Amino acid sequence: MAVEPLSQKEIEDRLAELPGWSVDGDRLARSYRLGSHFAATAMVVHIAQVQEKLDHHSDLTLGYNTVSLTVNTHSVGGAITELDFNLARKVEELAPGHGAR
Ligand SMILES: C[C@H](O)[C@H](O)[C@H]1CNC2=NC(N)=NC(=O)C2=N1
Repeated sequence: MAVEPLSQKEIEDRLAELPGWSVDGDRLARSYRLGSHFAATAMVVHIAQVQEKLDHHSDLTLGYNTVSLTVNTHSVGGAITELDFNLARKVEELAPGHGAR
């Protein structure tokens, strides 16, 4: 099935299940704070592994003790799709293991 842009309502319903995530312009976004720069770096590597597996990639920013992601789906002109929420859910699953808040 071809991936489709989600409606506003579909986005809001999905965001309700993902505390900490929001829409920033046309992108799904979240920032995490970690215990150290090294912990943040390890989380970036872990996210990169997930992204390669999903073949779906965020703009991923490493700060001193922060990791920030924004993502949309290029193949539908930069709209938010289920692929973006799939990535967000996977990142939420791995975040606690890195002590990310
Ligand atoms: C060829 C490859 O499958 C595509 O370029 C993938 C790779 N990663 C991607 N990532 C994101 N965020 N959107 C895409 O449309 C996308 N497409």
